[in-house]
Amino acid sequence: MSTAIGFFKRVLTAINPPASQPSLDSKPLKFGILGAAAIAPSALILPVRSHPEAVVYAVAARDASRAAAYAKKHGIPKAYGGPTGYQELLDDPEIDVIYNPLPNGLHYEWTIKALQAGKHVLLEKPAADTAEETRKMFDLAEKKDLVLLEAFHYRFHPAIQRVKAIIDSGELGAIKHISTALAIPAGGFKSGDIRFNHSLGGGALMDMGCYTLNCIRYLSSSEPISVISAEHTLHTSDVDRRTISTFALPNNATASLMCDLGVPLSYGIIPSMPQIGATVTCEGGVIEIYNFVLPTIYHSIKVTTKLAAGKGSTKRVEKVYTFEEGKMIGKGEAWWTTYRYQLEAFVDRVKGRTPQTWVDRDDSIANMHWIEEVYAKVLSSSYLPL
Ligand SMILES: NC(=O)C1=CN([C@@H]2O[C@H](COP(=O)(O)OP(=O)(O)OC[C@H]3O[C@@H](n4cnc5c(N)ncnc54)[C@H](OP(=O)(O)O)[C@@H]3O)[C@@H](O)[C@H]2O)C=CC1
Ligand SMILES: O=C1OC[C@@H](O)[C@H](O)[C@H]1O
Repeated sequence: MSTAIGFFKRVLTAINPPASQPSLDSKPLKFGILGAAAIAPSALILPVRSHPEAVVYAVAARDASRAAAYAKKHGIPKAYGGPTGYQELLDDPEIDVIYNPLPNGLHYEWTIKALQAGKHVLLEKPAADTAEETRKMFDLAEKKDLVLLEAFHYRFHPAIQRVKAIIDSGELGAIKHISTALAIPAGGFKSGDIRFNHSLGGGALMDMGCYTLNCIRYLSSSEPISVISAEHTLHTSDVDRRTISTFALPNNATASLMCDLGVPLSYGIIPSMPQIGATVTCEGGVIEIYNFVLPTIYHSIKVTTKLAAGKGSTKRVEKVYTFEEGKMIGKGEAWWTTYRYQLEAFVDRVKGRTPQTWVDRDDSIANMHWIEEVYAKVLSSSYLPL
């Protein structure tokens, strides 16, 4: 559905989804949220409304009145607050799943505590500060037979899956280069934002670069061989506002990423257009997706296929809001956001069903590994021998 009416219908339903009746056959999972986080309404609270097997049961915040106000605003029955609020949430026997949208630097500590308390965890991206921390979290989840998922929500949407299916079909031939970008104009985040705080795991590569890197690894179905180059534009001496990096991929292919938490305004007044795309150049053509991160609002998939020498090329544009539109199999509605698709998969997994897609432990560990490698490359490139 790609018309203007389709756009309004999709977006309005996405922000005001129809409420589902709780399932009578399967006990709904009770979610608890760690922190009165800005992202939780989009990533969990709204998606839960239309899922018959999920409810948001409790929230915890460091400040009791903040927890209570957040709970009231979002219709959450229980609020935990104060210095012991997070642990009280984890200890609540009613709760099945913890959603962890704390600042990146706290992901590891509180995911380990949640798993120790016997809860499944839906963990915000990036998984942790390091690959080693990520490995430890997944080891514990496996040991305790609990579900742990790094919330790379875009992977659950049919749009990016369609892009991968076209690449994998061989229609465009072998991949030569993948470029991914996520950049927003200056002013999107205030200077006190968690993203600009090194001790909380901030930085453009951690926040946005984790998607661009994940997208390269996903679309290429491979791990990079090496980081060829990496460069930061710093926000402060220990936080990258922007990172660009290039990679060697198997089969002589290459990749590049760019992420930026605040592209400066041109002439001090003109904001840049957000960059939220991926382009895959193959031997026989090019596939470009615009807006792989929030495709429900709008996205386009442009496929250009080279014809025989001297005969030009053919072009087509696809919009894939449902698996059906993408000639794939899976549940969903055009208005389902990436987060709603993700919730479907998460609940399926906890309930012992096979999810349509999954982001597994090796994927999360490898993504953190390459984030670390990019940071290391910047450090080693800045070394100037005397
Ligand atoms: N999937 C997605 O699309 C998105 C994911 N994210 C991810 O979600 C996470 C949270 O992002 P966002 O919601 O924007 O973050 P917020 O700035 O809203 O912070 C989240 C919570 O962190 C808690 N917190 C705990 N300790 C600290 C501290 N020392 N300083 C500041 N906050 C603290 C606060 O909890 P309290 O209420 O207890 O004070 C706050 O509510 C990040 O990991 C981010 O990468 C973010 C945006 C989009
Ligand atoms: O989806 C997103 O877009 C904006 C980012 O800063 C955020 O953390 C990310 O998850």
